[in-house]
Amino acid sequence: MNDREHDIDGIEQALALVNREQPAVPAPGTAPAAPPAPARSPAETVALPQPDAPAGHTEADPGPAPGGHSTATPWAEARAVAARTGRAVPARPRRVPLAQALGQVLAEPLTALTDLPSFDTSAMDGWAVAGPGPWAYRQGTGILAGRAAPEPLSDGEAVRIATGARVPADTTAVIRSEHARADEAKLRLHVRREVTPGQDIRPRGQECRTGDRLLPAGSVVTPAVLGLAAAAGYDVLATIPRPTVEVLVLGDELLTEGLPRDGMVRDALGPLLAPWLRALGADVLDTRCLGDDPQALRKAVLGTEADVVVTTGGTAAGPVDHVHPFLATAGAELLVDGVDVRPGHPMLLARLAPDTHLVGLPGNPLAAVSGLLTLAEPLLRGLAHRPTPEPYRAPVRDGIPGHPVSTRLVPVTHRTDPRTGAEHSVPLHYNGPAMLRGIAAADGLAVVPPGGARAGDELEILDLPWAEGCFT
Ligand SMILES: Nc1nc2c(c(=O)[nH]1)N[C@H]1C(S)=C(S)[C@@H](COP(=O)(O)OP(=O)(O)OC[C@H]3O[C@@H](n4cnc5c(N)ncnc54)[C@H](O)[C@@H]3O)O[C@H]1N2
Ligand code: MOO
Repeated sequence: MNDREHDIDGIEQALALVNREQPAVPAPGTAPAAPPAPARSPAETVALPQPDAPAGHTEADPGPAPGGHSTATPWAEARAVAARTGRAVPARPRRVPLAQALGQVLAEPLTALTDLPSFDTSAMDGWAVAGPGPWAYRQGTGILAGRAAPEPLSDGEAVRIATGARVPADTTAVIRSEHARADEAKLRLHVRREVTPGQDIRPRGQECRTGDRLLPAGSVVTPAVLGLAAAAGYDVLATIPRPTVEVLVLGDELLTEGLPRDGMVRDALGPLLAPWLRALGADVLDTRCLGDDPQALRKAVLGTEADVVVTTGGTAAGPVDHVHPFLATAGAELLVDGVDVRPGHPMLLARLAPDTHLVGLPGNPLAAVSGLLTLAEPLLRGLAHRPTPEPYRAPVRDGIPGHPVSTRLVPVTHRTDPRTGAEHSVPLHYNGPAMLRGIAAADGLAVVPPGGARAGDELEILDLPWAEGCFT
């Protein structure tokens, strides 16, 4: 098998129908020690057992609520609460030089400070002419870009002109150099084709007039917006700064390098969260691993300078799950305490101070991703006062089993139906709460309603931010 075939097979392994019967969940401790063998054929892949249910309870059995609380917030409501919470924090707009505005959000509409173009401009290198030809011209370089107003043209006159130069008053057209023939001896200009009045002139104000609204408040400053702002006369922009985030990774069992050993596992969330949060529009101040030390957690959260603290792990009710007890003693207001979503149901959102919030992500890695998209993304969007994007929906190729009462988030990849050419989403295998293999091959997460979806159903898709964002 060559490398390319091997790659395709690797992706196909992650791709699988998830509408097959769910496998029996092995009792704790009886799960096969060896991972599924690599490089199987797609047909074999479909038949693979699906190691995608959290140990201890199945998708059909929601299990006990973490921390003993029973009132989980419905998924859509949790997202709305997070967005509202962010928007309720007053924005702190400031004026920054263009070079510092990238990735921030416009606090005011971008209004043209000038006409664009601000003068009638030649769109081509060639000749500015007045009236019908042939035309008389004078020797010389003619009119160059960046020069002050040239002399008006008289009828029957032509002058050489460069792209971007001001067109003289009374010019009727610009003729591209390759469409004209200059008789050097007689200083006469002849045209090789018909001349249309106004051709190759960009009239003043063609793109906008002074005062025109170019972009609404809330637009993200992209490289293209920086260019437009500069063209429209801006040196500084009023922007809402990117919210700041500090990531606190909890768990004594986590290793930051090397192979898992002695019951310890590699920290998968430290490396994942900072770039993901940046792609969601945050500035990540720091990522720290705190172990399972309640004092360290307390000190770090109460001492944070970030707008948002994101914790991972410790959200459930285990002996070293310190997040709930800490929030209770810190007098934090729990805005969302558990969400009706699989994976990720123990996620939480708390207000620590009027302008400081904490998002508690569950420790299981895909559950943490679920919390990131359910709570952190709308909270950061609200804090940055970015508009809510239109939900994006796509048909799913395969049926997806649902949870009886909770929403499921299932990694999917976008594919083109080879028969019809239509786009559809294909649910990925390895979508269990502790797994990242599916999401690493995914283009998005399908929002599967309670009860599940049938093949062809249109589901909301949460896009992964790398398609639209930068990682810096
Ligand atoms: N009695 C109950 N136990 C659990 C419930 C429940 O409802 N009742 N919910 C389960 C679910 S669902 C989840 S999700 C987890 C959430 O637990 P925590 O947020 O407290 O997370 P931990 O216990 O610290 O870790 C869970 C799991 O994830 C691994 N982990 C943690 N951090 C990382 C990391 N940075 N990188 C990689 N893996 C990580 C950790 O080793 C555990 O295996 O609770 C269930 N329990
Ligand atoms: O199912 Mo938990 O919610 O593993 O995330």
